[in-house]
Parts: sequence; C-alpha cells; structure tokens
Amino acid sequence: MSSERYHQHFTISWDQLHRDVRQLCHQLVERDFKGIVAITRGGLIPAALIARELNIRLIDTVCIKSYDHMDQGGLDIMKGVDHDGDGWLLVDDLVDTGKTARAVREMLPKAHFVTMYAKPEGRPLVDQYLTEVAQQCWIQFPWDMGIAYVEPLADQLKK
Ligand SMILES: O=P(O)(O)OC[C@H]1O[C@H](OP(=O)(O)OP(=O)(O)O)[C@H](O)[C@@H]1O
Ligand SMILES: Nc1nc2[nH]cnc2c(=O)[nH]1
Ligand SMILES: [Mg+2]
Repeated sequence: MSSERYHQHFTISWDQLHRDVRQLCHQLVERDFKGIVAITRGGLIPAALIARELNIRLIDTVCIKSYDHMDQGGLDIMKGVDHDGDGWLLVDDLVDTGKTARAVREMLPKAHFVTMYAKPEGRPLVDQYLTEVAQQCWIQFPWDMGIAYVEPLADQLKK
C-alpha cells in the first residue's frame, strides 16, 4: 500500500506524547500486569513511559516491521514471545490498517492490547487507545522529526 492514501499530517510533539501516555495510564493503573510486551520499534517509546508510570520493570518485545516510511510492505516478524500474553500489557504506538495488530494478536491473544493512537480500520483490534486519528492522516512522531529553521513568511512571499 502506498503513501498516496495519506492526505494530511497529524504531528505529535514529545510533550504531547508524554501527556497522552500519562492520560492513558490513568485508565491502566488499577490493573495488575505481569509485564509489558512492546512492539518494535514504535511501541518501545510509549512502553518505556508506561513502564515508569505503572512501575513495571519486566519488558519484552515482539520485533516486527511492516512499513518502509509511508509504504506498507509484507510483515517481517523477527522475534516473538513464548506465551499467549495472559496478564501482559501489549503496547504499540498506533494502529493504522490493523495488519501489524492482527499478526501480534494471533501471537498474544490474551494480552491487553493498547495503542496511543488508533485509526478507524485498525481500532477494533485493540482493547484500548487514547486518541482516534482519521484514516487518511499520517501520524508524525517526534522521533521522526527535528527542529529546523523556518523562513519568515514575508521572505517566503518575496520568492
Ligand atoms: O496498522 P498497521 O497498518 O499495520 O500500521 C501500524 C504499525 O506501523 C508502524 O510500524 P512500522 O512497521 O512502520 O515499524 P516501526 O514501528 O519500526 O516504525 C507502527 O509503529 C505500527 O506498529
Ligand atoms: N509514523 C507513522 N507510522 C505509521 N505506520 C502506519 N501508519 C503510520 C502513521 O500514521 N505514522
Ligand atoms: Mg511499529
């Protein structure tokens, strides 16, 4: 699937992400998890912040790749886990088409699956998410961006 399906950007700053993680954690803190399984790589960042909020130190990974920047390819599963997820919190940054989530759900059917952001197609595959984002939006994460100089509008208009 190609990048043409994305018509807008939804940009998330480090501050926003951190606030969103804390808000999601309010809904998780009463539960008792054995540990966290983070879906690499995007899930690693929220997983670390969630682990701090919920005081969880046992963190495992499912290592998987499906996108080359905005282009979706075949799923490449590099590492799984040897349990069905019972009592574990499964974390990814987002669910989009749900292809990644479907594959990981098969591996860990009993895990409690959360993402920070969810698009409509993938939303039914997760147990909990914080913010819904339109299907045609590309979510731009802070780790994929940098601070850059922006030319004043007046100078841009002179060109
Ligand atoms: O619902 P889907 O359409 O499957 O898309 C969601 C997945 O895509 C991204 O991962 P990606 O494969 O780009 O790898 P990364 O986490 O290493 O950036 C994102 O982190 C999710 O894991
Ligand atoms: N950064 C990012 N990765 C994705 N992988 C699938 N959809 C997205 C998205 O909207 N943003
Ligand atoms: Mg990912």
